[in-house]
Amino acid sequence: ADQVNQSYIIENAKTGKDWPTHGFDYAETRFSPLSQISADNVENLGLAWSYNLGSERGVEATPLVVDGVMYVSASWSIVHALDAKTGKKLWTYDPEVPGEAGSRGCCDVVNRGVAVHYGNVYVASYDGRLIAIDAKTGEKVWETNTLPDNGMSYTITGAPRIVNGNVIIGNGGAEFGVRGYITAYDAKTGAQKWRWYTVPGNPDEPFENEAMARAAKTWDPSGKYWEAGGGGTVWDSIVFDPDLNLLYIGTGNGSPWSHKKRSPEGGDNLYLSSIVALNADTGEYVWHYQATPGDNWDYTSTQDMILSELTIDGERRKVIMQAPKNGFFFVLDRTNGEFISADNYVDVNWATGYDSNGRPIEVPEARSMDEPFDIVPGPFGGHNWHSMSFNHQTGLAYFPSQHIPITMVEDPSWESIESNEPGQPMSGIGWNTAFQLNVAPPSSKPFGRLTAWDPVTQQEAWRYEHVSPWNGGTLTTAGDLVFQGTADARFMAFNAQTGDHLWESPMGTGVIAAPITYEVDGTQYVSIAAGWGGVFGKSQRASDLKTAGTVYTFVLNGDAEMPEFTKYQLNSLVSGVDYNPDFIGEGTALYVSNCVFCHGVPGVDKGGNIPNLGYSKKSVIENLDAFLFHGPFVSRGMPDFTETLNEIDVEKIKAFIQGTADAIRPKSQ
Ligand SMILES: O=C(O)c1cc(C(=O)O)c2c(n1)C(=O)C(=O)c1cc(C(=O)O)[nH]c1-2
Ligand SMILES: [Ca+2]
Repeated sequence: ADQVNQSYIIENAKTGKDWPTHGFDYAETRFSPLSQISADNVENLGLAWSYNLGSERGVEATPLVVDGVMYVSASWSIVHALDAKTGKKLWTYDPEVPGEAGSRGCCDVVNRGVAVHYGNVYVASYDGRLIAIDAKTGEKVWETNTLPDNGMSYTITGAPRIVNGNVIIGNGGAEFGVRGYITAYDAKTGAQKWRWYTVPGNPDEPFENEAMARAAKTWDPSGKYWEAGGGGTVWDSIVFDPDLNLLYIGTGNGSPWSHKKRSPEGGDNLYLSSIVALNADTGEYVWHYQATPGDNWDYTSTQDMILSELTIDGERRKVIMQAPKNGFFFVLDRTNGEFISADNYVDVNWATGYDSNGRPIEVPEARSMDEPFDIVPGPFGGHNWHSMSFNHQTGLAYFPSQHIPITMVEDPSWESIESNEPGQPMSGIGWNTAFQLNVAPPSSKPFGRLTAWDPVTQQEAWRYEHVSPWNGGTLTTAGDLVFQGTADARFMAFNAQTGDHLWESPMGTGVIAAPITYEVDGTQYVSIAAGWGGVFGKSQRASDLKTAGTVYTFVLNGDAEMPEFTKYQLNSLVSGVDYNPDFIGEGTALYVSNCVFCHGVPGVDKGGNIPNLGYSKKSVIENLDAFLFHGPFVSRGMPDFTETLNEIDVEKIKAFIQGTADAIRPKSQ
């Protein structure tokens, strides 16, 4: 890895031998020119080796491969270096993220991968540290804390990128009242070079720069937006254009989600849900495009961005493409941020389209503060972080699209930003869901599909319907192939032009990460890091398999044996716990604000990586206090409720769990 630098990454894009950066090349196309494995012979693909990552939570990493060595991260930000030909372990590096940090993030203790530069491997840990590791030995070279010392719930799940000798990293936490920013650190020393905030701070203090002063005019100060952080976290996509020396960042949702609670008098709330172009050396603002003005639904624009050149109306344009959560596919001119086109890639009900200035034409009901609204796409997004690829040979972008129904209802108990203690993580997001308030459940239907999208015509070229939402990211190759793992534990290959399903292999769990391909000693390999999880996988699943996180690597005519797969054990509904039926109402509210996000709805959801309490053993529910107060799972990411719940609260939660199980148990049981 000693020789990996900017020109190495640019040269490698021509051969495809290595996979040296998150999205394969600087344009983040995830298109490999390798063609030894092709639509004609992919049916002969077999396992070359597998490697047990030893993790039980979500695996979201795109592995990197340089000179026959693979660097891949698993949950809890643990990095593994493997021989890419044999799967033999070279070293592992564990940043020892404290278990308590697990409950500081919204969406599982995941990590989307590492960066490699001049002999170092860089990982950002869940608890907010950026760490340089010696690529040969796995020893730490330097470490720096990227978080402010204000106790706010920042976490890092994204992969760092290396740009002009700096390591670039953002963070997450917009569900907890943080102010988003992105920082550049010297790759050699870890010294901070620049930091750019995505949303304005307190207007009584000087703004950091002109861009913040302009942004502040789009926020209503009567909402005291800065006390709830504002949000706009850069928790995933960061792309660099070496020719224009621009760094493109995707920004996240508002904090709190509810627009009226942040900005009672309205306003676009820059730079939420936007693509922002920064000067790559200084971090100065250059241009922005806001896909969802006044975000109200967790419509992040943090999804993958891909750079390419497209011929549009007879003109060759340098474009940036993105399919953010809000359901529309965007094509922009990346030299200046000019809006070229947008069309919906899934059904949407919050807007009917975009006008020629690139503003959404909204449906007013979507912002109702009185009526519940079954928002489509839901807050999980029409497309989430799962990686998109773009094949210039077919002219198509490939990404997992989906719908996960959620009806949103105003949260009347979330009165004002002032009611949140300053400096404390925000409690709640300003909305409830239908389940929480006993209103009609959403009528929209869930789905998950692989979408092949033509960005020039803004039309779907083909689709493949999966059995569930929350499928893996994609890889496309010059062999006319698209590879994707699925929620129901398969790894599949499709014809890139037609969408014909050509090959598949079973996996030991549902897959959410994206595959890669590389070449060692003249042989092409395809690799995928499988491990069910992420925000949807915490409480739900589409497969009965729960094998530990595993890297599977395939080769033509490979005949290695699959590791043994393990299954979830689903007990029967809990029964016989004594409870006071008068407690069920208050127990519902307590369960909803403290438990539902990870454990799901008792007896309704099956449980994902985190057990559904409706299927617990009787003794577990009877002794719930032992799990809630200084419990055994704090070291595995479960919050300690000692400060937030009392003994009576626990009795109420028990009543809700047992009461719900009793209510849904079939009469015969
Ligand atoms: O607003 C944020 O700061 C933030 C952070 C993250 C994250 O860091 O993983 C996610 C989200 N939001 C989010 O909205 C979301 O749907 C999501 C899914 C996942 C995941 O890894 O499965 N992370 C996140
Ligand atoms: Ca979010």
